[in-house]
Amino acid sequence: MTALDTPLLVLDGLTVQRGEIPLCEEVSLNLSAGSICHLIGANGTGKTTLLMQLAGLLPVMTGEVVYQGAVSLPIQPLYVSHQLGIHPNLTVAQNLTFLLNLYGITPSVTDIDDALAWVGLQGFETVSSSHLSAGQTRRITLARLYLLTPDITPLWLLDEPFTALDVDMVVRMEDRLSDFANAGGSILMTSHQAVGVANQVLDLSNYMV
Ligand SMILES: Nc1ncnc2c1ncn2[C@@H]1O[C@H](COP(=O)(O)OP(=O)(O)OP(=O)(O)O)[C@@H](O)[C@H]1O
Repeated sequence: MTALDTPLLVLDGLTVQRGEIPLCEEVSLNLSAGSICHLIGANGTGKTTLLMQLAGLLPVMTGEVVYQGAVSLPIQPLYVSHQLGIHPNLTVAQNLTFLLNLYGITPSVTDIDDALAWVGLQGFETVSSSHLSAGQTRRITLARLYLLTPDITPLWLLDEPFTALDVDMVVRMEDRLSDFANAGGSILMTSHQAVGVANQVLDLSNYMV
């Protein structure tokens, strides 16, 4: 097996767990370069919990997470929470800059302009984030995807990235997810709507306790 064949992320016998309460058991998954995996399951199954465990925000008590061939957590993926993490006292450009700084990127003015234009927020750079609609606020959090490549963050964990987006923006997002996967990235994402670009599905309903 070559390095390229090594799965980016392997979950083996993982328990999805909130505190002492197991939600799903024996969850297994192989994500390789180019995988876009749609994480599905009814409300409350544990989808967000699993993403938070992989992001290192909740502990993994049982099972193994192998990332890039090594047993290691936290794995420092890109994690886009459905709780947006946008500071209302910062401008749109300041919030995006902060989100990129988290991944070691110091964006130029052109980077910020291009990323905001990609999500349709051109002209909003100096607007207070508290003045935006729900969909516009979500677009700030997604604008960072425009600048993040597999070299920087090979794994994207996206929790309901399409919520509150209009149809055009969903299409643009799907194109970006495809481009990222074609460039060698992997994505594990939740969505209560169909994800046309997904090439894998993990249904947590099959693992409920
Ligand atoms: N902050 C919390 N504190 C304690 N328990 C929680 C918390 N958030 C969720 N839970 C519990 O964990 C379980 C899994 O929640 P989680 O958010 O992972 O589900 P989900 O599959 O993402 O649901 P949804 O589709 O509604 O977003 C829920 O049944 C809920 O009772």
